[in-house]
Amino acid sequence: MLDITGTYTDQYQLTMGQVYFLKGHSHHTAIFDYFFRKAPFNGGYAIFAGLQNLLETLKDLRFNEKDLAFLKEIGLNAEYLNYLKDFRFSGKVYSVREGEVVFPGEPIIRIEASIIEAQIIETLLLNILNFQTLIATKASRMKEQAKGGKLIDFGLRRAQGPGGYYASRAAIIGGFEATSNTRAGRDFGIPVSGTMAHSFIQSYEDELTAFRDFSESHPDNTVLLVDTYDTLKSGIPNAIKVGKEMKTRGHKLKGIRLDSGDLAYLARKSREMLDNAGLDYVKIAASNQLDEHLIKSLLDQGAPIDIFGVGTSLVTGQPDAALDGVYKLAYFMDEPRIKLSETIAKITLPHKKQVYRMLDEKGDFTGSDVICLFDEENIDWMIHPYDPLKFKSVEGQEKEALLKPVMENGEILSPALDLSEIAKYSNERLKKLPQEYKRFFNPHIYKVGLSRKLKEERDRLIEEHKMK
Ligand SMILES: Nc1ncnc2c1ncn2[C@@H]1O[C@H](COP(=O)(O)OP(=O)(O)OP(=O)(O)O)[C@@H](O)[C@H]1O
Ligand SMILES: O=P(O)(O)OC[C@H]1O[C@H](OP(=O)(O)OP(=O)(O)O)[C@H](O)[C@@H]1O
Ligand SMILES: O=C(O)c1cccnc1
Repeated sequence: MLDITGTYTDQYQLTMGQVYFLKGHSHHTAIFDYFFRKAPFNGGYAIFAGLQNLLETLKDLRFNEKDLAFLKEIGLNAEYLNYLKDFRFSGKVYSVREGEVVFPGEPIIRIEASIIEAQIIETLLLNILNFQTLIATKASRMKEQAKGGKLIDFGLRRAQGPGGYYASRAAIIGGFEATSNTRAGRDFGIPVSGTMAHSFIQSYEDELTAFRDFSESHPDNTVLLVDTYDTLKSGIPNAIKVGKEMKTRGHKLKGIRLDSGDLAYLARKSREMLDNAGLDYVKIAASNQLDEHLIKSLLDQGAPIDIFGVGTSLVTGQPDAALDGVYKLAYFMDEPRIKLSETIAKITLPHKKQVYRMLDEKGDFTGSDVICLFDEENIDWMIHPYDPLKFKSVEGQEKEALLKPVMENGEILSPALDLSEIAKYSNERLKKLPQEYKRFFNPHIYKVGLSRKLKEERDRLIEEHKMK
């Protein structure tokens, strides 16, 4: 895998860093927020993923000799390179929990560090979090549609290069149960799973012998691919023969996989044939360019599919390709900072902030998150970020702070959670989100608003800058 060192960044972070360093600003504390502006896939939410990888990367981030030699070659200043030689990320990170359900516009991570450190890490932070959050969200959308069906990641071969490695991790956070990606299984403790390829069957003179040999070699883990020649005339009848033979040897055929044709029709027919042969325990897996829409459609058609194998659409985040997550300066040298824009939605939120999620009496989400100053106590109103006529009272409501400290002095504060624990947390949180926000088409818009104080501060700064 690509080793993430100091040069895993955009050149401009390093050139800006040189100016901070040479002008003596580099030690001043800056606060940056990570947030995204639009929920992917026209959905109503995103699943935050990648935090653990980010923290591990920050902890070990160094400029090695190769980095320094290259940076010298591209003309960076010798004294600055000397500083980079001893570079460590020594800042604080506040974050929403990995697996959390998050919404557009709210800070998901707050970085407090010297401006030079905070600047240098921007690109890798966005690179890690935008991708894994996109894929975890895609996975979660499929999980919502699969209605208890098992989802397996088949995507490594279709991924944008090594991105597939982290996609497999993010898929688990979003609700997939296993991966065919053996390296991701090794490194992230993901259950690995798989069936067989057409080439295996083609390499034999006949399908039946291929099925037999496989079942003898993997008696507890045989899923037969039945569409190489003719699913209903050859694949399923041969699978039934092998299933019965396995039974006489005290083993159970685990499943069959459909990979072409009308998957709903073939699943129904296959189920019928397997049940009639006394093999009702054999699972039906399906694959072939599946996504959340096709999974929904197949289940709406009554297809008795137990397992969905998904590759391309999962690991490439089709059709969105990227999450638009950004990293914006909110505070520097004891002053709130703002970025103005002609597009009101692109004006940034100044100050060190906190995000509260409003809860009902059962602890479920009410559909409102409030962004406020980090030490604000009595939050009475939440106001639409761009439409001051839209506001509502949140006084006295139960609320939960989402941004918690996860790194201090560049050290990770808590031991890493197992991926399965992160996935479990994500699933529990998604259950607290009312159904209308998870709706497939035109989901209800979850409200992310500003506290009165934060809004006043933002408006004050806008005014101040306009008067300059
Ligand atoms: N019942 C169904 N309802 C909706 N979509 C389906 C159904 N069955 C299959 N599909 C989807 O339709 C697409 C299948 O396309 P197509 O028929 O071109 O390919 P194929 O079945 O792989 O054919 P081939 O035999 O050439 O391999 C896949 O994305 C598949 O998941
Ligand atoms: O369609 P996706 O969602 O991307 O899922 C992965 C696909 O990859 C495999 O096909 P491939 O033709 O590569 O190999 P095979 O011989 O194993 O079917 C598998 O059979 C799926 O159809
Ligand atoms: O195990 C499988 O069936 C598999 C793995 C990767 C891609 N397609 C299928």
